[in-house]
Amino acid sequence: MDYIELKVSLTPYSQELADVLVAELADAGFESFDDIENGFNGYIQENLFKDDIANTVRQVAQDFGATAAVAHSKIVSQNWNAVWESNFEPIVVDDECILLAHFHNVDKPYKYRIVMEPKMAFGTGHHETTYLMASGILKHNCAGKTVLDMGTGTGVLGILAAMKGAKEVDAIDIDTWSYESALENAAFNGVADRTNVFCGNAALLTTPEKYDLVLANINRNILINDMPTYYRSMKPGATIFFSGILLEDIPAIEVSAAALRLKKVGENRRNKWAFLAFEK
Ligand SMILES: C[S@@+](CC[C@H](N)C(=O)[O-])C[C@H]1O[C@@H](n2cnc3c(N)ncnc32)[C@H](O)[C@@H]1O
Repeated sequence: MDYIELKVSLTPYSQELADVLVAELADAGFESFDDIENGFNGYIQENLFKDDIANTVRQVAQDFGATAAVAHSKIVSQNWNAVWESNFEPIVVDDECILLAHFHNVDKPYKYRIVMEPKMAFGTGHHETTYLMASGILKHNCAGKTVLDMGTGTGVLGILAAMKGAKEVDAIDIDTWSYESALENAAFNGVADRTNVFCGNAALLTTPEKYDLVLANINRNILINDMPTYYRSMKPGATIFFSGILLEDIPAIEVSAAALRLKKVGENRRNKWAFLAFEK
């Protein structure tokens, strides 16, 4: 799947305006954001991109007494490796787990060491949400559990759950590059025997009450839309972790979860990103 990168530069720059624009773009379906000098880059699936978003960005900036320079370009799948490699830094989660690429040299031993092969372009904007999800998994008892990793990306969260003793992990991603990446990474990290990787979306969740733990780090709109399907796939008493949520979108996720009678059992925050945990 191809993505559009929207580059937004603000004059004068203000964090408050950048935060408002990021929230606006997340509502419009943008999945991730990278900070750049005086602005940010946003990433959206090409089929969801609408040209007129640039006018919305300019108008919001004008309302703040600022000017926004907006440009967009297509990121073709073949270029993703190079972009990903140039951005990606190792992530150490709670001093217990390190997520790194094969080209990083880190000698320090960690309890969980996950080596990822770069296949995704827009990894850096996800570092906070990946971190929050990994931190939640580290605190959770995964032993003997059946786990769903929805929007698996590189496969990192499912791999960590498997390393922590999960009996079986179903890892699903809508994007074919992510699917291939998750397959490779599960094998490379020695958990392929417990991991089933699928390319698709929530429509693949046809078995009710299958999972003890659901991991869903995607974005607000998809999480809200697909939450009833995730819910059906959870066993009674199962746990669901959400991220990919901006702080201001916490109430919207909570309302959708409450409508399903999911009980909130955890929350964590990192910069502008949130992690929420619920039980069925
Ligand atoms: C924020 S990334 C998360 C990657 C990884 N789980 C992590 O935590 O680092 C979101 C992933 O969800 C995938 N995705 C987007 N829409 C989806 C959908 N409707 N169903 C399944 N996966 C989806 C994207 O392709 C992307 O790989």
